[in-house]
Amino acid sequence: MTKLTQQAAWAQLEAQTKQLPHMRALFNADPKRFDKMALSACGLLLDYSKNRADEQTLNLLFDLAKTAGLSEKIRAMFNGEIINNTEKRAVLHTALRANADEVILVDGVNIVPEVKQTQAKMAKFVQAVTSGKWKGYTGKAITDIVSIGIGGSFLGPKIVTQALRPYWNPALKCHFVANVDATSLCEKLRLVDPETTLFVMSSKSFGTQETLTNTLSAKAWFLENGGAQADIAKHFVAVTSNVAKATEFGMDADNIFPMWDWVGGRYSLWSAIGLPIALLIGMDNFNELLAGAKAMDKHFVEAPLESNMPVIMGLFSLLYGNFYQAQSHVVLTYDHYLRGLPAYFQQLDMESNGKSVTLNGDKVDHSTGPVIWGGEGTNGQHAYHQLLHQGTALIPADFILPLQSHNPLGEHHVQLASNCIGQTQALMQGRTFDEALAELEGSSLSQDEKALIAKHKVMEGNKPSNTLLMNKLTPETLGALIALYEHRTFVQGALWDINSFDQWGVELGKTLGNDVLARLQSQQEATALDASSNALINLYRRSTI
Ligand SMILES: O=P(O)(O)OC[C@H]1O[C@H](O)[C@H](O)[C@@H](O)[C@@H]1O
Repeated sequence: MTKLTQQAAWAQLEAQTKQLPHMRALFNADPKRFDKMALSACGLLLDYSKNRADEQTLNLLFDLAKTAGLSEKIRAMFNGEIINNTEKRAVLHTALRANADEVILVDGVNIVPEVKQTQAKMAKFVQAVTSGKWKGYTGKAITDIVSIGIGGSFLGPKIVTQALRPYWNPALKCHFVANVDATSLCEKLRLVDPETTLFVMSSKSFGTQETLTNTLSAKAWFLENGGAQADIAKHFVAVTSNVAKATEFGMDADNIFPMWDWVGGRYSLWSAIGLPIALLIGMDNFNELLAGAKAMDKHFVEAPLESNMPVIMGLFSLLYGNFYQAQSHVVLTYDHYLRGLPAYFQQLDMESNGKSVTLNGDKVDHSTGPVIWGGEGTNGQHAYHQLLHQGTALIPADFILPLQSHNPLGEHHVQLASNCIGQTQALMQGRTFDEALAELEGSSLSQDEKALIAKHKVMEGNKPSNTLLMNKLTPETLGALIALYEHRTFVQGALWDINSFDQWGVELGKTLGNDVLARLQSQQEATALDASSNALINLYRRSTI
């Protein structure tokens, strides 16, 4: 297959992007631009008209996708082909959202029945805990969940639970512990009572240092505060693909919820890793979350590239990274419940597409995944939006806004919406020197002063953004939204021909961390490493600078 950068569409895009008019002009020239560049699917509306693109740009991007075999690559993922070539694994988080009658084969075995069995086990467990049938060691019902996990075994459940706060069972609270810093665990343990607390330990590998250490300390706390060894099974459950290791660790076999190596950590909230979500919002709502994601899967597989939401979003991100040297992408959620989503998309995208060799190991000759960051609107408008408007870097933005609030109160929501839409408008149109000068008309400043201030007020505009609307934030719309970003990440990785599903950089950090741990705990001075690492280790060993 021809390299991406050697495709005809690549060279044409390079030329075309240089002569594309300012977005203001594009809007002025075509009053129907929104109608042509907005799309609805799965309860979401994507307005992509405020992007640096005309019809020709879009056609070239779709050409690029076709020549890169995007549709075939999408099918390969859904069919369970071994697309994670370095770990020799299928990539089937989509199977977690499958209908019971679907057949998805891994090594010749249909995996859907296993998925459904685990969901049935989750449903039974959720019912037992939330009905009060599941009792702690003194006969009381569970009131608090402490979820212990890190990376993909943490952020998905945390962010989704936070986003779906209006759907919580009022009798339950959930606390998330990820960091190996004991402060994280200790602060949470101060809030809970061992008699009524259930620990959910989530680790796909059952080998992650932070999670094992936190679980051992939680277990010790439980035993020191009234619980006995025989009570452990009433208070500790595990989610893992390494059932043998969990059993060896002392987890009761009935309390282990399986997952599989064909689910990547950062794609795993749909599996039993989502148990804390299901406990808080109930299994029916958890199923709605899956249904929303399933609807987006169907759209991604079936819609033509030209009206395919994840494809369009992925292509725009590629456009800005590869043709406008954009190095970051900001996600701005205009909903307090969605305040954690930028961090979730950051993990999803940066761990997936932070790669620099193609599938066959060649160094890429173009940029790959950008830095993903963001926060909740309107807060950022009073801080970092300054750089979006007037900084030198081009930072494409996604604005996410539910049209109805879960907390309608006076004019709050209409003000929130006005800020969201106003920001997209300001980024797109900017402010010319003449407009800035006209705004200063009538002030007491001299002409020279006016001209100076006007120069500082100029905003180039032409800053791209997508706006995503939904009627209301529900489990279903959230499921569709998260699956949209999963597939958007896939589209970029597929076009760049990189493996979006391994994470060797993260693995190296783990290995070196273990080596340093041994040196920190050693009686001997560290001398074998570089001068900086030796010195830092020795200072830590002495416990003083
Ligand atoms: O679920 P675990 O096996 O404990 O792994 C937790 C996390 O560990 C690593 O850092 C991986 O890079 C993540 O993708 C993973 O989610």
